[in-house]
Amino acid sequence: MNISAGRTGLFPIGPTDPYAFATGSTERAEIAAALDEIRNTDFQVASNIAGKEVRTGRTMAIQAPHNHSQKLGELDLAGPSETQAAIDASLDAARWWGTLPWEERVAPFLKAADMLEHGPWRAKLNAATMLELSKTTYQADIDAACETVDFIRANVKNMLDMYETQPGSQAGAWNRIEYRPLEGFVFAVTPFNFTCMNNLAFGPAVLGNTVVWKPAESASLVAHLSLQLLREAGLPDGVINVVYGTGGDVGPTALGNEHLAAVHFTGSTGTFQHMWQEVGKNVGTYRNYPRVVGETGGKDFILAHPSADLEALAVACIRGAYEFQGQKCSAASRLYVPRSLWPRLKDRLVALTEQIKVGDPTDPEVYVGAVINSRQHAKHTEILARARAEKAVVVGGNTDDSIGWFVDPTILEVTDPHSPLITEEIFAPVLTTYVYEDSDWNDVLRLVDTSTPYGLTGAVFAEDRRAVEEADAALRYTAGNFYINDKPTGSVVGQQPFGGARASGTNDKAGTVWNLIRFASPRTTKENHLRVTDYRYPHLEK
Ligand SMILES: NC(=O)c1ccc[n+]([C@@H]2O[C@H](COP(=O)([O-])OP(=O)(O)OC[C@H]3O[C@@H](n4cnc5c(N)ncnc54)[C@H](O)[C@@H]3O)[C@@H](O)[C@H]2O)c1
Ligand SMILES: N[C@@H](CCC=O)C(=O)O
Repeated sequence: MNISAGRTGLFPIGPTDPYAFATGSTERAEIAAALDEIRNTDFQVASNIAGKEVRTGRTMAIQAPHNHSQKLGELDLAGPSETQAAIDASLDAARWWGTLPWEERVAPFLKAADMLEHGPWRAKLNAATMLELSKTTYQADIDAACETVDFIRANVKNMLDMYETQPGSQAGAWNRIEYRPLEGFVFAVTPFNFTCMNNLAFGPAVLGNTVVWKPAESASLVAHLSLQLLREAGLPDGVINVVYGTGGDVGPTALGNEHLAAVHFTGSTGTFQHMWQEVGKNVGTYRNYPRVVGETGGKDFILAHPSADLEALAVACIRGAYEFQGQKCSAASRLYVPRSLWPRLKDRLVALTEQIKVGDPTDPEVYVGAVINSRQHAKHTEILARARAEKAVVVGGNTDDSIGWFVDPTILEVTDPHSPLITEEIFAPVLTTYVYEDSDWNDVLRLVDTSTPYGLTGAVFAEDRRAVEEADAALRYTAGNFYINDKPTGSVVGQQPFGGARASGTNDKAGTVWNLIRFASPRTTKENHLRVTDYRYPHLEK
């Protein structure tokens, strides 16, 4: 039983520092070599069920978004019968994985974290992330290496903290709580934009759950390598079973299975709502009520007060909106600026945007790579055509798909604060501005709060403390991650627990004990130490 397991104190739990990748550094040379290795490998990625590769022969190309003629390999697509096999493998492994002493379960995870932080795996997973997701070296290192490592170690620490949380006991009895894994399998569904979303499968498994993991098709190579790392570190077969396939091919079988214990999802709001509806329709057929945990979309804001530091504000807009092509759920995508600041801020944003190099992110000079696939690119192209027609473009506004799926870093300005350009998630390097009258500060607070359905991240820029306080109070539910004088992106595991409410998710905060507990089914045991021999209440006792 996992009770009051105590702490090991043996592993570091602070955030992992990203490398600087300075010219001439060892890490720069290692990443160059790893990029070559990945480019020269023809990856044949297939579902992994009970430790065995399973193929259907239905394939799609794995492409580099910034150079779509560059094939990294092929992805074999699973369907309903492979999904069923993955469920069966998970249920088989559940019989023994969750009963192992916790030390045995966490050992492969902690080993994988060390192998990733300190060994050749760091350059390898970073390079795959750069090529498959089109991230710059720095963005890839923060995501694939640092966050994956930090999530793994945080899960272990959080699990031990949870085990230590025990009920009180009075003399005569001993009460205890066992944090059982859920009964059944966890269905982990991950988006394309972060390699470290492997945490959605890893976290529940640390706790003793077994998992069917469905990664996004556009992030299949990084998922494949994440699992390979864990298997090399000793993860037994069957604990995490990966099925690559479309949502339509995999989702209904998993969501319709009576042993579904939890959905652990990150992705768009629409997909999550659909999955929740499916779970709702099937209620009554499940053995347990499935836990539904999901982090979803955002329309994240930067709100500038007239007292804002203009240069800090401009840099936050650029980094918040353009890093990784704006494809972070936390990306700054709506900006509210007072009229008194806008002319100077606009000039600065235009100047900075024009300096930005767009292209192949393996070139160290490049700041903005390509968006993930042709479908997203077509959507962005249509949105920007509309913006051009509405004369909303301040800078940028074009797209090009001749070599890669590129979208210009773009600043838009709208006069209607309810325009879809400033209320709907775009997921591209596009920041839409609304200029308010300085005297309308209170109105703009209400507007920021009410004009989108989301509640993920947001930032206020103000030097005036009263304004900070007013924004803090008025926007209490507008962001699950609220920033003061900082960009709304770049949360660090264990430092800024991440997640939002409203249409942005269930706000269970990835990397915390609050998330982990959703994948535990506590059992209370009372053990009586005294013999009770009389049924009567004390006032009737002779
Ligand atoms: N809040 C957060 O923490 C967070 C983090 C990262 C990304 N996101 C959000 O993710 C989105 C971008 O990712 P995406 O484009 O990969 O999202 P998406 O919703 O298109 O896909 C997410 C995953 O769901 C799968 N899926 C789709 N339909 C399904 C179905 N019927 N059954 C089962 N699985 C199904 C997809 O194949 C993919 O694996 C953005 O909206 C972004 O804001 C949120
Ligand atoms: N943790 C990341 C967001 C993940 C969503 O895509 C950030 O805070 O920028």
